Amino acid sequence: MPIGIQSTPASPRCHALLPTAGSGSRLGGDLPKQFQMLAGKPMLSYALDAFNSTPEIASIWVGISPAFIEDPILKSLSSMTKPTHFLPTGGLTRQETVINTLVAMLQSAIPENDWVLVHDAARPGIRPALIQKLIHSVTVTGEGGLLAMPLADTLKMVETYSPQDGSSVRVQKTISRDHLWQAQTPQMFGLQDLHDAIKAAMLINADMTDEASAMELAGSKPLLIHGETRNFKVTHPADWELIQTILKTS
Ligand SMILES: Nc1ccn([C@@H]2O[C@H](COP(=O)(O)OP(=O)(O)OP(=O)(O)O)[C@@H](O)[C@H]2O)c(=O)n1
Ligand SMILES: C[C@](O)(CO)[C@H](O)COP(=O)(O)O
Repeated sequence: MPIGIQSTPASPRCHALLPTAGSGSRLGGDLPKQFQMLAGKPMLSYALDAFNSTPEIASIWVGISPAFIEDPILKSLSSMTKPTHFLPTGGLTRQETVINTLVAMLQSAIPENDWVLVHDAARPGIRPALIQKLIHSVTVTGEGGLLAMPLADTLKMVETYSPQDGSSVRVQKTISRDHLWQAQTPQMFGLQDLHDAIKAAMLINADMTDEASAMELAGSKPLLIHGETRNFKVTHPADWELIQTILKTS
């Protein structure tokens, strides 16, 4: 390169990763919940459409169970204008789906310092403005982060736990809710950093129910960015009714 001319490294881009290989057993139904029709389209379409409509997102990667990769339902999803990859990277757990999909992204030559936003297909209430708020906060600081909500209810630790018989559940103690937030998604981290953190956490069988927990184990302190109530995870039948009403009226 001639003296005096310096190449400027391209700024890291943002990519969405949607783990979409769950079975939806708590919701029930003939199909996994992400493929069931919710207010006129499959639940997965809402998250896909939100990322597709977010200008900062360069590409979308969807981790599907191998059993569903040829399913016509995937072809029926709304047309995407961004590069969107449906991959048979679904695993037995959410974190397996995430790590398999991260590996596929790295193998596809996505630069290792690009950002990845991992978002549950089971959170159809996500909106482009909220995705942009997370991207803005994370890129300004250069640190990874996630959407989350401060807890509003009083928390009880129970001394007996018998889900079949609620009457036998008693309070052991009340836990202060100060400093307690509920994690939502998207969760946004550097691609290679997140890959390495999840691999390391898996090696020690760490209890890891989200991406941030893997990054915390690796020594990071992810930023918390205020999410929205409507971005809850659709888990039980009552959640389905609630999100259906919200989506029909917004
Ligand atoms: N092996 C798995 C398990 C979950 N997920 C995804 O992770 C997100 C959050 O999972 P959750 O809804 O809690 O799990 P499900 O397995 O779908 O539901 P359940 O636990 O009720 O069976 C969902 O987008 C789900 O598809 C995944 O990609 N791979
Ligand atoms: C990632 C997550 O949505 C953050 O709240 C949540 O932990 C996923 O829960 P799961 O039931 O373990 O899939």
